[in-house]
Formats: sequence, C-alpha cells, structure tokens
Amino acid sequence: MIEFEHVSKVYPGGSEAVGDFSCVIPSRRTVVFVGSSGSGKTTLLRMVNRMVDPTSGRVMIDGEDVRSRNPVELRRSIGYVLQQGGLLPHRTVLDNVATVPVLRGVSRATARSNALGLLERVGLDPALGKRYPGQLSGGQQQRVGVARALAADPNILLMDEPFGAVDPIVRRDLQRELIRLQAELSKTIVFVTHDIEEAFLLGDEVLVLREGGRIAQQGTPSEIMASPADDFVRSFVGADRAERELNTVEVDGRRLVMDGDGRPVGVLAP
Ligand SMILES: Nc1ncnc2c1ncn2[C@@H]1O[C@H](COP(=O)(O)OP(=O)(O)OP(=O)(O)O)[C@@H](O)[C@H]1O
Repeated sequence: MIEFEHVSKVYPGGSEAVGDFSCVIPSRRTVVFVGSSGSGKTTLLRMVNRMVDPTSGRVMIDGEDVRSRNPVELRRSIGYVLQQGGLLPHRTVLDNVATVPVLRGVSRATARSNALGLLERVGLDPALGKRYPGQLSGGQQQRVGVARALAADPNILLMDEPFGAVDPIVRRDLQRELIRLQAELSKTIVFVTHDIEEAFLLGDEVLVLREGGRIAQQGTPSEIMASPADDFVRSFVGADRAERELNTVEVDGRRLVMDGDGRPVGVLAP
C-alpha cells in the first residue's frame, strides 16, 4: 500500500507543482493518475521512489516513510517505466533487463537467464535479447522497458506515460499486454497518463487531477463515467466516444454504455 499524506511540492524558484495531495493506493491494484500537462502527475509518481522529495507531507510504503529508506536502494526495489524506455543504448537488450538484478548482487549469468524469461513474459522473442535498443521498434523498446522494470520482482511498478510515444495500434497492444501481465503478477501499479481512455481501460481506480495535483475526482472508471463530479471532469471524460460494439450495464441505478472491452463509454439519459 502506498499512502500520500498531505504532500506538496514547490520546486526551487517555481510555483507549487503539487499542493496538499492525499490518497491511498491499495496493494495489488492499478491506480491511474490522469490529468493534463502540468497537473503534477510525474511529480507525484517520483515521490514514491524518492526521485522527488515532497516539500511537506510524506509518502509511506506499507506504513514506512520513504524518507527513512536509502534512495538508491529504494529505487532499485521499485519498477519504473518511462515514456522513452530509458534503455541504455550501448548495452544489449538482455543486459538492459539484467542491469538492476546485477546491481543487487545477482550473478550476471543468472540475471541474463532470468532476463530471457522476462522478455518472453512481455511478449518478445528472446532472440531479440542480443540486439541493442536502437535496433528495436518503439513498441518493442517499451516492452523491454516493462521487462526491465519487472526484473527485480518489485511489488510496485511506477509507469509514467509508458505508451505515450507509440502509434495507437501498438499502444493498444501494449495496454492489453499490461492488463494480461497484471492479471498474472498482481503488482501495485501507479500509472500516469493524460489519456482518459487509457486511464479507464487500465485503472481499477482513477484519479482525475487538476493543476497542482488537486483531485477533481477519484473513483472506479464506471463511477467517474456515471457521475462526473463537475464540468471539469465531464469535459475531460468527453462526450463523444466512438462507435464500438456497445452494450449496457446498470451501476448505481444508472445505465452505463460499455464498449466491447468492457470500458464505460457513456451514460444513457434516464
Ligand atoms: N524539476 C523541476 N523544476 C521546476 N519546476 C518543475 C520541475 N519539474 C516539474 N516542474 C513544474 O511542476 C509542474 C508539474 O509538473 P509535472 O511534470 O509533475 O506535471 P505532469 O502532470 O506530469 O505534466 P506532463 O504531463 O507534461 O508530464 C509543472 O508546472 C512543471 O513546470
């Protein structure tokens, strides 16, 4: 479980990036922070692994203040996936995936052999392990990024717009893959995106953020869809949500329209 307790962040010389943010992220669930650019999503995510320390307030993991943890050790114990893979260009794919386990004392041979299994796990041909990141497609690089984040078998996975830089079809593949992986692995995932559809697809729970990390609404995708808290959320959720294979379900007395993937796409007027 991750707890944000009244955290705020003022960067040197800057305005308040996050102000008095509190939330609880239950273990083994996927929680998505969604908001427009500058709403503080990345800042919040980085507070978990101490790449950013809050100006006030605290972040707890399983009841322990992260500030009592050594930042390097903490970072190695938490998976982190970035938009641009963050892979080391001069190391093979296999060595990229094996990096953190080796730093944590696992032998190179064992780490490489585990890395092969991880490549398969994220849907990549293990033969790609010999290549360098520059020899992979963007989507393949993102899969390697996920494999690398999983390599130390972390309980927590932080994902910062991990699928933001790939085309929509590959993006959909990666999203489905993450859903499959999460069903197998049950990690605590904090996922950042500015795409509400992605948030609804992946999140057990979604936090819609305004500027300054202010929570406009927090709830399950269905709850947010059924009852947007205000005009801000309503406009963020968007009315027009494409022609998919639709059906309806009832939630809290309202009829939700769901697409073929079980995603809420609208509410039927009573
Ligand atoms: N290192 C920094 N120094 C100063 N200001 C920063 C720094 N990092 C972020 N900020 C500012 O803090 C605010 C929140 O930024 P943050 O990156 O957390 O938002 P975000 O919601 O993740 O945005 P994006 O979707 O564009 O990545 C922004 O106004 C940004 O300019």
